[in-house]
Amino acid sequence: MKLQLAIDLEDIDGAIKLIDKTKDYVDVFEYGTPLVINFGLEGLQKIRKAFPDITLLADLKIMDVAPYEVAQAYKYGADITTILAQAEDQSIKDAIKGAREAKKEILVDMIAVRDIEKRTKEVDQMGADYVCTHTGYDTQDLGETPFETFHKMKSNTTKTKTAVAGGIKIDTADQIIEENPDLLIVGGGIATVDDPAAAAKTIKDKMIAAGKVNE
Ligand SMILES: O=C(CO)[C@H](O)[C@H](O)COP(=O)(O)O
Repeated sequence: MKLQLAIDLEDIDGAIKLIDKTKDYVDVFEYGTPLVINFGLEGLQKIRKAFPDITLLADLKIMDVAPYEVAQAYKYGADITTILAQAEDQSIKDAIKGAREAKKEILVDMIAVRDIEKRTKEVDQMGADYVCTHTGYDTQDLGETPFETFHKMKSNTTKTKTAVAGGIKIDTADQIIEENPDLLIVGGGIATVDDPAAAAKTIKDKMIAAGKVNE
């Protein structure tokens, strides 16, 4: 299991400071969709220049024009980018092809998917690197969590690595670590607390204590 820190609410300098503080505990840094909206891929490139060796995911949430958009994400420094599971099968297949050609990775985000079992089985067969249960901010506000859907998704994958995101905090991390996702994604639970390094360390220590950290 790897720990991904979603950086959503910062500007680029703030993102760089946050990466500096937490890089001993975080495996993957997410250039979040709000950063994509505010600073584009040039912001991603600045972060890549500041940290040549970190693993960077650009959360583009691609819906169409997948060959071009994945290629741009990788060109500007991403190791992984994201496409929505709600996109056309052809778009997801194109995104996977783009990832293979660039020798990079693609994560398929299941946000807003209603039939989790059916779509997970379909995406699993397409050959993406990751499939991710995701409770978005707007439905977190309604009290929703990704825990139940993660369980359904994981039990329908045969070869795709699994990821989970959406409001995970220190006090709910144990519950999801138990389910053994390949990628545990935490945003506000690390980024918006008083001591982000301590929060990242606490969650990483829980993963280690559960014997579920791998490279
Ligand atoms: O992709 C996102 C929002 O669309 C977030 O990055 C993801 O939900 C993780 O952040 P948080 O832990 O704060 O929910």
